[in-house]
Amino acid sequence: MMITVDEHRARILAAVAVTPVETVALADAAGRVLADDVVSRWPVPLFDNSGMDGYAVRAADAAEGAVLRVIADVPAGSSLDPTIGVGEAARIMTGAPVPSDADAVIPLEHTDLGTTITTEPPSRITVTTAPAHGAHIRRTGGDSPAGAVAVAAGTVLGPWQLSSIASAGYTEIPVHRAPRVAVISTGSELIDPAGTPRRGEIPESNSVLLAAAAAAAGADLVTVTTVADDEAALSSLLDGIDADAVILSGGASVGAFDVVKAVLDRTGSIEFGPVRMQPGKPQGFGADEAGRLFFCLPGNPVSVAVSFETFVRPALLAMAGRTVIDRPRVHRTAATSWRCPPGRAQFLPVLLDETTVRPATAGGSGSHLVTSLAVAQALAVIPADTEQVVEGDIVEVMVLS
Ligand SMILES: Nc1nc2c(c(=O)[nH]1)N[C@H]1C(S)=C(S)[C@@H](COP(=O)(O)OP(=O)(O)OC[C@H]3O[C@@H](n4cnc5c(N)ncnc54)[C@H](O)[C@@H]3O)O[C@H]1N2
Ligand code: MOO
Repeated sequence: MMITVDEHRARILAAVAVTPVETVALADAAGRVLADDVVSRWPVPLFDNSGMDGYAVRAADAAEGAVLRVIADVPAGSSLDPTIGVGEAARIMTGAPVPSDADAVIPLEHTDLGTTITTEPPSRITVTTAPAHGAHIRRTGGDSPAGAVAVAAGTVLGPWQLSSIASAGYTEIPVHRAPRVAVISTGSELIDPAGTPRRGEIPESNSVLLAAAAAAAGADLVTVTTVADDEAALSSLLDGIDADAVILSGGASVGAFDVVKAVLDRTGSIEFGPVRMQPGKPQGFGADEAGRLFFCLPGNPVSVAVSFETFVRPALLAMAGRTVIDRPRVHRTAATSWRCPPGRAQFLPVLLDETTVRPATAGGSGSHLVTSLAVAQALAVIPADTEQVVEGDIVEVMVLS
């Protein structure tokens, strides 16, 4: 029985378990999902510090025209806390701790000496613009207090979040482990792309696509390999794989040599059956007794690309602890008309501009049209009950980058 794309996807997502937590260095944490709240070890900023290169003063002494004696120099990193008496100032650099006696910073530009800077501070300055009370002092905890959640559990860590975590006082953090993924292309017709194909042979491209796509989705690739249409060879290869997910391509349909189906059908919960989509109709999915998830994708290259986007990528992201698992979708006006397969949702490689969408190649959504992948920017997603897209129709598009 044909099931819908949504039904197959729901079955997959129901089987996904989030990976265990491991502690990693910040340098290795980009793209991972934070497993616990990161609580700041201190207030941010840590101490009252200057927001400008200038002079720390008592605001009451620093009226326009006042002459102040410069009695200290406080560069960033200095632990000095010079006493500032009446009529006195300390030269201070951006980020340096503001002396306890000061209640304002005058930027260099607001003094008679301007931004001309010397190694030694000047002995005196004349104020040309009076500072407001508290001017240019970045207060202790003004960004967040000690003990505040700097980055919440569940956050996908990018460069900005990692910098916040470092500021909160950590070099290592708990994150969900990257899903360990094996990619296996099956087919006796497959040869190394650099080889010379004999009649019937073709260059193997699916493992290249799947490995790059899985890595881009944050997976850790444990195996990327090709195996002939040989049940014993595939079985022994699978026996040796320690992975959270195994992505196979080819041999999923009804052909005489469809070894993936022959080896895996009804192993654990793995089931094969057609899904109402084009390309990508023959699909197999399930878990074996060891808990490994098997994605058995049809061998045609465009079917592999579409199946990965529709089923595998969301599953890998969910495994890694992500909650946003889908590509963004936009709507565009069809710039031309095209036919759709009856009774199957169509996933068509397309080109986009600001307002319109058109098929990436003249060939439409044929699952063997591998060159359409090279130019496609997105996949148009046309519902199963649509027989034809007519120029001017509004079309839903899954954006790939
Ligand atoms: N009688 C039927 N025949 C087919 C049906 C069907 O329902 N009844 N479904 C068709 C559909 S739809 C698809 S899709 C394919 C899927 O077949 P398989 O998953 O068994 O895939 P293969 O036959 O192994 O390969 C299909 C095609 O793709 C090429 N291929 C395979 N692996 C690679 C690779 N790693 N790199 C590059 N190209 C690859 C392979 O040479 C074939 O041309 O079945 C239809 N048939
Ligand atoms: O479903 Mo197949 O992937 O159309 O060629």
